[in-house]
Order: sequence, then structure tokens, then C-alpha cells
Amino acid sequence: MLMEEFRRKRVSAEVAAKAVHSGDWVEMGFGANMPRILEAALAERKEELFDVKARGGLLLAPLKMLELDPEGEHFTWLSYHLSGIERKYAQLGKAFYIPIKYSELPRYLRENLQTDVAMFQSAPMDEHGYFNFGVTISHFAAAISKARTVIIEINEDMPRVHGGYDHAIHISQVDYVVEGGHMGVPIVPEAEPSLVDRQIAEHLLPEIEDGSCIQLGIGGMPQALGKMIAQSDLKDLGVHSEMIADAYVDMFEAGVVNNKRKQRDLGRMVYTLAMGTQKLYDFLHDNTAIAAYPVDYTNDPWIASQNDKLISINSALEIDLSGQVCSETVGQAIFSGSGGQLDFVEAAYRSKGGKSFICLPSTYKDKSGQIQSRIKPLMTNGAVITDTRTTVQYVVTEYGKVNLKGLSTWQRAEQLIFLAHPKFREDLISEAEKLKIWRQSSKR
Ligand SMILES: CC(=O)SCCNC(=O)CCNC(=O)[C@H](O)C(C)(C)COP(=O)(O)OP(=O)(O)OC[C@H]1O[C@@H](n2cnc3c(N)ncnc32)[C@H](O)[C@@H]1OP(=O)(O)O
Ligand SMILES: CCCC(=O)O
Repeated sequence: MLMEEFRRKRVSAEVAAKAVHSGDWVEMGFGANMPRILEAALAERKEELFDVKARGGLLLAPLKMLELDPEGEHFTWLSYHLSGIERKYAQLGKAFYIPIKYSELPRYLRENLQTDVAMFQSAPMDEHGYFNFGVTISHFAAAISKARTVIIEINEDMPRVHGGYDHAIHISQVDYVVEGGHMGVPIVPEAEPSLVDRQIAEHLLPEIEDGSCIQLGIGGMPQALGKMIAQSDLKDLGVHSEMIADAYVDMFEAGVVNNKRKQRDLGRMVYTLAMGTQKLYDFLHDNTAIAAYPVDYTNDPWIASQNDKLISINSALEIDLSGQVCSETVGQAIFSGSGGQLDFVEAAYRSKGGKSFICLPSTYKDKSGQIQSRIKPLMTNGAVITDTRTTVQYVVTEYGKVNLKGLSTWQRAEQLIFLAHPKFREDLISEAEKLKIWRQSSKR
């Protein structure tokens, strides 16, 4: 019966792409689950289609739609979180960002957004008729629940993962199936820890206790810190994270992570989005130690915080002297997205014994190669606040760490200036004086 239904629904990518009509909103996967042959087939229909809006994000390969339609006359790309490729599109005005609080994205889809066609990549159908989403679970089930037409692109190399719920879709909910063969899963290389990452880890590691539950954010630094946690003497760590990458495999294989002291999903590593090398994808496949969930489970601060000693480690681009954090724009230009950063900043602080860390190098290099401070008196004009100053707990740079909770404006300014690169401290003090937030305290 199942195979009969499968055969009935199996079509070529060209036929499936005909389900999209002019004016439609199309949900197109996320990260490593982007349906690649369907996207290409849709792009080829350029001359027949107008005003098609496609949503996705964290693109790991260029879009054929924008290659064939460089002026965006037929297709518009909207991203929930910009990768490097999408950042370039956005700079050219070819892609647009959708601001999200990631835990809420499934609700936006269920309640606010129009979705005409949903197309996602998945593992091959199992003997019970389920297509497993594998590396990205995210918001797919919510999009499917609203779509007029649901199309699955089978990738024979997609891992089949164990999950809580909504990590798979049944053939009865699918309109078309397209077979993609062995397509590989896009590889995102591991980041090697830099000197600054190591210095930050030295400030951070004493704050993590045996039995803590870990969340590491996106970007080079949190993942590099994960590799260093893997080499530490910590014991019985758990994982409840939005994203997982190779560092989690290192922590698990080193025996540092065993999930045995978690209050929620005991014995299982929880995630909604995986991006890394083949090492990660092999680790995920058919692994009972894994539980994949939709993002409104992983990132819900109430759920995540049920794990005691939840440690959230995320990165930022800029922080001002009052503690406002920008992790998503450079000035007004979108760089990445808010993602689930605020979800986990809130969750970790809410968790019993939990702590949230915003870790950032004190400087960056500008286009002329000069170092500039990431700690600013005021936010750069147009910069978006990812975490308000009332939500931020620990801030860590290579020069130390501070817990901002409960500190006054002058204490925040003073403590954050201590975390700045020495080259910028005098200027920051003069700016703080002008802003009337400088009062030297008796001791650090
Ligand atoms: C995933 C989970 O489980 S929870 C959710 C986590 N999600 C988030 O944290 C979402 C928001 N965060 C992010 O998108 C990322 O962590 C970021 C953007 C903050 C950091 O990403 P990274 O890739 O590590 O950025 P990095 O610090 O290396 O800086 C990137 C570039 O911006 C430049 N830059 C950094 N800060 C600034 C600044 N203040 N002004 C101008 N340029 C800057 C850097 O020089 C670098 O340039 P380069 O690419 O030419 O070398
Ligand atoms: C939205 C996916 C990545 C992130 O949370 O930063």
C-alpha cells in the first residue's frame, strides 16, 4: 500500500515545480535541507512565473533562481537567517531578511504567514511511510500544516534521525515526491580555535560545572569553544541546543557529554538544526542518543530552562557601554539574523544554576586592516539590538568577564571598558564621561 502511494506521488522535479503559481509564497527548507533540484526546476520556469516569493535561509549554495533572474523580476528571496551567500545577495538588494525570534517561527507560519507550496529535502521513505528531515527539523512541520501543496525531495544521503516529534512527515501528507539520488549533505568546515578563542575559553570554563547542559551558538567562536570543552576535565554534560555542529561530536566522543544528568530528554542530545562535516552527519544517523525536535520545542525558553545549569554561549558583533548587544547587523546592514540568541539568553538565565554568556573578541579588523573596538560607547547608527541590556547576563572578551545583572549604568560602563582592548580604553572613558555614565569605582 505505502509503496503504491509512493509510486503514485513520484514525479520529476519539473512536474513537481509546476505546482507553484505566480504570486505564490513558497517555503523552501533551511540550511542543509534546501531542495536543490526542485529549486533549479523552479528557476527554469522563470518565463512562466511572476511574483513568486521564496522563503528559507542559511543558504549553503547559490540560488539558481537568482542566477537566472538577476533583477528579481520573477522571484524574490526572503531569508530567516543570512549565510555569507545571502549577505552578498542582500547587499545587492536581491534578498531580504525576515526578522524572527526563532522559537516563534512555527507560530508565525501557523498564524500569520501565507504558505502556498512547501518543499523540503528529506531522507528516503522508511518502511512505515515516513520521510525523515534529518539535519534540519526547524519550522518544517508548521509550514507543511498550512501549505496547499507539499513536495519532498529525497536525498539518499540525508541521515535518518531519532526525534521527539515533527522530525518526519508521513507520505499521506505529501502531494509529490521527487527522487534526487545521492546528493551528499552540504559540508560546513570546522573552525579551529584562535588565540582569542582560547583566552575567552579560559575565562569561561571555570563557570561550567559537571552536569551542566550546554548550548553553543552559531559562528566561529562558540564552536571553537565547544572543541575546547571537549578537551576539558568536565563530566556528565548534557546538550539542549538549537544548532549542533562537529564540536558536539567531539564532546560526546570525549565522554564529556553523556546527557545523564538532564532534567528534560534524559540521555539524549537535543537539537533542531545541524550543520557541519560528514563526521556530524554520520554521528546523527540512527543514533539513539539524539532527539531532534522542531524549533518551538528546542528554543522555547520555558522548555530549555527545565534543564538545570543550562549554559548558553553565543557570539556578538558589537556591544555598547550599557550592555545592549548587536549580533546581527553591521550598522544598519544585515549581517546574519537574531536566530535563537535571545531565546537561549533568556532560557539560560531562567534555568536553575544556569548562566548565559555573550562572548566576543574585543576588536575586529575594518576594511583597511585597522583594529576597531567591538565595545562602543553607543551602538553604531542603525545597529539592531539582538539582546536588550536587561536580558544580557555575562559578557566575555579575551580580557575577562562580567555579570551585568543588577549593575548600574556606570558600573556597566566601567566593567565593559575593562573588557575592551587597552588601546581603546581611554577613548571609551572620555566618551563615558561625556555620556555622564562614568564614575570610577573603588575596586574592580
Ligand atoms: C545556534 C543556537 O543554538 S542559538 C542561537 C545563536 N544565534 C545567534 O547567535 C544569532 C546571531 N549570531 C550570529 O549570527 C553570529 O554568531 C555572529 C554574526 C554574531 C558572529 O559570527 P562570526 O562568523 O563568528 O563573526 P565574526 O565575529 O568572525 O565577524 C564576522 C565579520 O564581521 C566583522 N565584524 C565583527 N564585528 C564587527 C563590527 N562591530 N563592525 C563591523 N564589522 C565587524 C569581522 O571583522 C568579520 O569580518 P571578516 O569576515 O571580513 O573577517
Ligand atoms: C536561525 C538559525 C541560526 C541561529 O539561531 O543563529
